[in-house]
Amino acid sequence: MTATLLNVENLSVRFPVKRRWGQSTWLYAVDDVSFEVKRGETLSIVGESGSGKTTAALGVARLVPNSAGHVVLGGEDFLKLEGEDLRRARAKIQMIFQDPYSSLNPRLRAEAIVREPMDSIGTAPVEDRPARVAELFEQVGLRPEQMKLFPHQFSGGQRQRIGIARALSTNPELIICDEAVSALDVAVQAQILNLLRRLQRDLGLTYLFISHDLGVVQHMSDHIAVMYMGKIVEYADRLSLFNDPKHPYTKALLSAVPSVDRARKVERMLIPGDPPDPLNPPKGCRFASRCPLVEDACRAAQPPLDPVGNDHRVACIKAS
Ligand SMILES: Nc1ncnc2c1ncn2[C@@H]1O[C@H](COP(=O)(O)OP(=O)(O)OP(=O)(O)O)[C@@H](O)[C@H]1O
Repeated sequence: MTATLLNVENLSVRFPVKRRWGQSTWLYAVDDVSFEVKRGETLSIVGESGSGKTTAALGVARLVPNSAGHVVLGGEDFLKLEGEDLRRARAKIQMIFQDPYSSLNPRLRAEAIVREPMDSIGTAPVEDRPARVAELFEQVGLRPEQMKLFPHQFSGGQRQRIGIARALSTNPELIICDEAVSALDVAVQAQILNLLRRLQRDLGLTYLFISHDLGVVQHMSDHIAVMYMGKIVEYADRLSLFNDPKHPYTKALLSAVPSVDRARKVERMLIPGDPPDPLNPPKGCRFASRCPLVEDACRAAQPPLDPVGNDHRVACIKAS
């Protein structure tokens, strides 16, 4: 059995928000979420816009304040580390961002962008860093002479390759890909996804893959967590999730993907209405107001994420 690399337990992330009349309150973008990622595998987090995917990723990478819970990587709780221990642990978790246009410093040459995490975290002796940068360029399919260029001299796909080389520079164990191909056109998406898979195989990387695109997720994942309003509503291995979804929200999400539709011959379901106000979430199931199967008990209490099979958990009292 594959060992767990990342164990996220009861992670919550909240943002302070101003209400009318100057009062402030908290918005729980991620609310008591737990999941694990096995070494060498990809866990994807999917869900509609605003479900909390990016905030969960930033919480795991410790890039947002006001997080609570545990992010245990290789036995250490990343959220509890300080000082030198934190700096050392930062090398193990790197992130690739959505927008290859805004995530690279336009004033730095590509080689400096790729080298920067090594300099700030202190991985690799100083004299070895230029050779390491050259090696990383080759690994991501860029030419050595491109090291001297600035970000605006690259295409979107090439920029994302620089972002990947930068993320690899500290020899991380976990890479968080936040909508890493969403800003690219379809042909370039496929190239970058293939590169990510090859690097995973060659370097034994573990990915936490954030995406709203189920076609991409189907291609990349070993396991999938479905988020709705800050909660995980279903977690399963890829085949179970796509072939035997249990949560009404997952079923609706899958039916909205044309390619998945064709394969599974399901009728397209529309999700009626909008999600509830995130500042005032309902007491019971958060999907209740939009669910075709809702009954009184759904509104009374939040359903726990219970096992429904091997490696398959669902938070729904009506799940079948
Ligand atoms: N800095 C912030 N301040 C206040 N609220 C925020 C902040 N960032 C996110 N939120 C809120 O947190 C919730 C989750 O947002 P998040 O961006 O994590 O969702 P998402 O699933 O990644 O959506 P998208 O795909 O659109 O990025 C949303 O209600 C959003 O409005």
